[in-house]
Amino acid sequence: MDEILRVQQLTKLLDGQPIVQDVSFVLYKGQKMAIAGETGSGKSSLLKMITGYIQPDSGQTLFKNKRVEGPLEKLLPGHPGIAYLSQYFELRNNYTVSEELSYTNQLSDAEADTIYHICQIGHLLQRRTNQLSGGEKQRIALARQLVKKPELLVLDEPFSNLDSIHKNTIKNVLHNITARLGITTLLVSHDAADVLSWADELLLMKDGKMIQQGKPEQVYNQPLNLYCAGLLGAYNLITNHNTAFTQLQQLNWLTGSFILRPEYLSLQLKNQEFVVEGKVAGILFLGSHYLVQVTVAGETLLSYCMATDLPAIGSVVRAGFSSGNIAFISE
Ligand SMILES: Nc1ncnc2c1ncn2[C@@H]1O[C@H](COP(=O)(O)OP(=O)(O)OP(=O)(O)O)[C@@H](O)[C@H]1O
Repeated sequence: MDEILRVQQLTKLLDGQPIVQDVSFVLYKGQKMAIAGETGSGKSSLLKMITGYIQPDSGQTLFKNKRVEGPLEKLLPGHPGIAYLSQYFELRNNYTVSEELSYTNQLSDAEADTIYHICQIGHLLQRRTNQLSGGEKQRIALARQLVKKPELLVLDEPFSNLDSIHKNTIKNVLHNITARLGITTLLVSHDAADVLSWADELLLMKDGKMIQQGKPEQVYNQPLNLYCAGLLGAYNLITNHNTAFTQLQQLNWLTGSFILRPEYLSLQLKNQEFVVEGKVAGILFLGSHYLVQVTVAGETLLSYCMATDLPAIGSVVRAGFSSGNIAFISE
């Protein structure tokens, strides 16, 4: 695979304290990479350094083997070939969408039509920029970046403030940008759940540091610690001191803490290695499935259930799991 971006030990200080610290990774041509992390973990600052909008205090970014210059080194910040869409983009007022796009367009009519089709904005071209919904504005701002013919698209929180229908539309648009246009994409999101289905590589940040990198499935199933586990969804934490499991003699091999995702704690017992008995204390409706809270020896365990398998509140159930589905974590 061809390398397009190499981030090397990027660091940014604010009042002497690092807000981004020693971040390094490589992005390959055609990749869909997502960076997720809690609010304030340094994601936006990292993106701005990568795209040349803020000056790193140390480290550098190589785009196609050439160093990206910071705003202190050139008149107009930014880097040709990299299109950056900020979380706080603005469209110019009192222009039609078509006029707004023609301002940055470097494509033939046919190529531009393809972008409008992919971004699902063909029907909006004659509208004024103040006559658009948030989701429509988002897709137009994205098209405005794409008509610059970038090789790398960098997006800050493209899903924020969108309802689930518009989120899915944007996810489709982003998928097609890679599949049909071959543009490499790097995006950040505070909600990792939003990028699990889209990204082919996921990086997690905390306190300015990159703490885990891998395929979304791998990071979801084998999170490094509780922070990484929690960013990607609900979990049960099982420790030596967890009274729910002290009755399990087989768990003597347990030397550390591990997590078990609720979908792997099954109330439909089929060949699970470890089984405990408990009482259903609560049931939460989550749309496609339910979250069942099972009390075992004073501890609450979480299990996902489909509507067809739902136990009654107060009923006694047996909950089981297999060692292949647990993930040991560092504290
Ligand atoms: N211009 C600034 N002035 C003061 N503090 C800043 C500035 N920019 C960022 N920070 C601080 O740097 C840290 C990282 O901010 P950053 O916006 O990069 O995080 P983030 O992960 O993108 O957050 P969010 O998900 O809320 O956008 C935060 O503690 C923030 O308060």
